[in-house]
Amino acid sequence: MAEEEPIIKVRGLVKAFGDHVVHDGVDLDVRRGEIIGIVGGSGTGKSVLLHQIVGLLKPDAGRIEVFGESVRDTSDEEYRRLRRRWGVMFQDGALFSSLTVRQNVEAPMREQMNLPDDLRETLAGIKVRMVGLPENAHDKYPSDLSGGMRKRAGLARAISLDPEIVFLDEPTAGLDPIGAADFDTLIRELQSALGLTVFMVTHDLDSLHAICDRIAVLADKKVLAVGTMAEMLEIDHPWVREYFHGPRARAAQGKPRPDEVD
Ligand SMILES: Nc1ncnc2c1ncn2[C@@H]1O[C@H](COP(=O)(O)OP(=O)(O)OP(=O)(O)O)[C@@H](O)[C@H]1O
Repeated sequence: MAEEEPIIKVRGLVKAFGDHVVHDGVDLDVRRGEIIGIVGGSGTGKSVLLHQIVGLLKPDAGRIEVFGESVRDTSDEEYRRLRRRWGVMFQDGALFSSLTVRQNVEAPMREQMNLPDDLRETLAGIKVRMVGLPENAHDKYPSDLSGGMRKRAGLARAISLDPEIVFLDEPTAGLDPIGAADFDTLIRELQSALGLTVFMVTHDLDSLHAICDRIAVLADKKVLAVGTMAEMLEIDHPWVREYFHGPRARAAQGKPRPDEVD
């Protein structure tokens, strides 16, 4: 059987800021329904790659297709249609501080859908419940929430339009290990329940072990390798070796995956 077209296809991506070249020939395929973790040293351009894929930054050269369509060479109307099919959770949650959690989740719906107020509120409430936030959090402002709850609110907003792809920029950064593990479990559960594809920039080795189907390594301005954790352990490259074989990696290897826990 022919292999399914990748849901995200990046070819020959080049991106520089002034004379600082961040990407020089990045290629990447993301498969529908997978959780792919994007790793790499600090400043290797993981967030810049995410921002280019979702059309917030313009590449200098190369091509990016999502759902088989170019993100760049397209009309505003077509880009808006594409954008409705993915959700993004930025590094700090990027919630509107003047809106409550539910209003934050309603914001993309207001922008993109023409719904009666009560239906929109009900739908937003469902999303907030789906990410495990308690009833009393719905009408709170972001500043009244813990870091973990803010992340959940950011995730609720990312899924507000029933996307096919969710982009997560360091979702577990800043969480304590238990909070991070809970968040990993939530991502896996939502991915499986909603059939999502998850593109996740992360530094978190526990997340890579626990929930990622494949890992892509950014190094030397390119995607150096893509594969399973077992495949990463075989790669002979200084950064990859240090990252995947270091003491933190050994600690992460000993932990069970969420689907292995009763
Ligand atoms: N708008 C911008 N203008 C100039 N330089 C930028 C801009 N955005 C990113 N950069 C630079 O591009 C490089 C890659 O940034 P990026 O944030 O993608 O790294 P990263 O791999 O996500 O790093 P980290 O793991 O530290 O978050 C960095 O050197 C950063 O300073």
